[in-house]
Amino acid sequence: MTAIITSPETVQETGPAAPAPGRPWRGLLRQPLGLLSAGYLLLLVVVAAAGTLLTPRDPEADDLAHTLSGPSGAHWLGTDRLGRDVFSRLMVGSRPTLLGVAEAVLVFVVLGVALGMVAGFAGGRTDRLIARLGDLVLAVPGIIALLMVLAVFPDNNAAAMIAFGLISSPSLLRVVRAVTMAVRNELYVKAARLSGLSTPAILRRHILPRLAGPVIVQVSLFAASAVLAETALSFLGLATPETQGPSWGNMVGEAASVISVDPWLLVPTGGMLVVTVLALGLLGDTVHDLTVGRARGSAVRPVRRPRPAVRTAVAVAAADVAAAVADGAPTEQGAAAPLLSVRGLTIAFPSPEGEVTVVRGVGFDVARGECVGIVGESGCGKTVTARSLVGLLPGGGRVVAGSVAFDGRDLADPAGREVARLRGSRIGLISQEPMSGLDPSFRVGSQLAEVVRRHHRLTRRQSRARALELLALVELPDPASVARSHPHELSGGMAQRVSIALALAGEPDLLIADEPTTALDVTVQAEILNLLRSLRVRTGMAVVLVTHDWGVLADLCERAVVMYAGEVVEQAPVSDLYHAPRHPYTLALLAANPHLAAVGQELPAIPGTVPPPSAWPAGCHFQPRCGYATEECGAGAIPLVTVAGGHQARCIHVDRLEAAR
Ligand SMILES: Nc1ncnc2c1ncn2[C@@H]1O[C@H](COP(=O)(O)OP(=O)(O)OP(=O)(O)O)[C@@H](O)[C@H]1O
Repeated sequence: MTAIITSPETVQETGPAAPAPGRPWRGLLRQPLGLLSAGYLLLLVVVAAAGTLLTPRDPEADDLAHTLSGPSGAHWLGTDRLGRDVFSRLMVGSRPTLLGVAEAVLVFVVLGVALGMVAGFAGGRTDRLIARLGDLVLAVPGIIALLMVLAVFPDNNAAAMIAFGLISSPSLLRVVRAVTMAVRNELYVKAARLSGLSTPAILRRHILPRLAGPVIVQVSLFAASAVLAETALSFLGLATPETQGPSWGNMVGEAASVISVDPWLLVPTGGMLVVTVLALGLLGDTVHDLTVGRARGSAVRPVRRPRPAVRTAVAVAAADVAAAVADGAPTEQGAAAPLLSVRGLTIAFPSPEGEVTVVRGVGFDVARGECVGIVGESGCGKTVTARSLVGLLPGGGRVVAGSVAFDGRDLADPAGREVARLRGSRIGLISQEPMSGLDPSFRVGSQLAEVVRRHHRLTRRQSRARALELLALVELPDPASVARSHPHELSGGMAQRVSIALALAGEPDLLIADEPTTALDVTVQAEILNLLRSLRVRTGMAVVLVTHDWGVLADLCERAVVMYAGEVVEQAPVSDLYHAPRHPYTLALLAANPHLAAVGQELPAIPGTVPPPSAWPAGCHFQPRCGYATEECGAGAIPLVTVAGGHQARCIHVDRLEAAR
């Protein structure tokens, strides 16, 4: 019976270390200095945009009777050497200054973010080329570059500030590149690729949001330096000369020229600059604190689980269906030709000593609707075999020989185009770490809807509805509430259900499940196994299940492939393996299986360990650990032979094993 166990209590949940989502701007409310800075900068923008609309006096009106008058009721910040109102001029002067800063920031952000993302995501030669170009630009002395630009475009503030943005952009590029590289290697990004999301969609959905914090920090720091650069150029009379109207730079220049007569004039003009630069710096600090705080705060966080579950009709139906599978009832398409046919699969990884073969000559079939388990000790090649089926070999691994035919298509073609087309749609993958496949920045519903939209040309509304259906299909008790949750708000079992829903979004014919219950506690394991079993029957999909747990194997699979040190050593219907193993390794694994041991019985561990691929013995790979081994076992390669209908073993002592039973 499928029992959905949830409780209304609040639990301590360990979430991903990545920045958790939420509304960072809410945090700003708790940071008075940051709030004040943001308010000041906003006010400045409004004042700059309003021009003379808000000024108390005409900023260009001379009053030669009141020059350099100092603060008064009529002129709050005093007057300049022509008797013009300093306060009004500062207000109007903010426009060219902020405009120049905006131009510089725009160029800085567009170049820095775009090139940084391309470099970080593409890697390799593209990355090296962009990084070198960035280094080259940074090596150019900024002031010389600006003087050259102003020599070509005299008095042109815009040209100078655009050039300033350009020569400063490599510093942002470096930050963006580093963040992109880190996020690119997150498992949820790999999972997004697996689920069929295109590169632009991954960049937009998963990378860009993670860049927001670092980019805002960099922009606020850069904007502060752009304010100073704009002011310095105007002060030197190289950009925004006084003839073009007041700017903070030319006002500072004017105040400096009369410093001996009226030192006060430098106070409001210089003060404005100091306050603005300070506000930008404080805002950057606040954003930094908020983003870092969110990353820390997400690690352990009390969350409330959704409301208590009710036993659904689906759960009951699942139990009925599970019983049908356990009885060996054929699935709808069970008698058809194999859906997946693997032959002579050989996989190698690069190493300093050359390529090392880690999986050799693996072959098995999976019928439509069938569940085939791959079992064996750690390091035998189960995961590598499973991942090669979806073209996701890690660390430069490649299929060096053999074929993988899926519904008549060759998935082992070196370009990997076919497998990329089918991945996420006709072939789904779920992994041991459910949390790692989910982007911490987005709500579950939106991640799911995005993948749905990718596979079925649906509108946003339709894909959201389908996402809820999928969450219901994986028997989450309150799909709407789960859809609204962020991944860190889910328990491990719920997260695994969500990742199964993601894998099901493309309605796959084949699901590759790589130890899907390893990271879960025992009761949740049972729930997920029940779910997988009922889903198989409801959807008719086949499953390749990687496991080292014989209990899981017996629970879910009809057939099993036993792997040892990169080779298939035995494959048979699960019940045959249990009752009549034909390879000493299978026998030893079963004997060491705690599920089959009597209480108090000492488990007979297999002596020794699985040899690494570089130290595979000649002949039978298991012979150094085998109680049946003879000299002949090391003489040459041992073939996999059929020992009974549908039962194959790679052992020359099959008869001795049979006699010993
Ligand atoms: N990225 C890699 N680079 C080099 N060798 C690798 C890499 N990944 C796996 N291997 C090697 O391939 C062999 C098979 O590893 P694999 O992860 O498939 O074993 P497994 O049976 O799935 O073990 P586990 O149950 O621990 O996941 C191992 O010897 C391992 O060292």
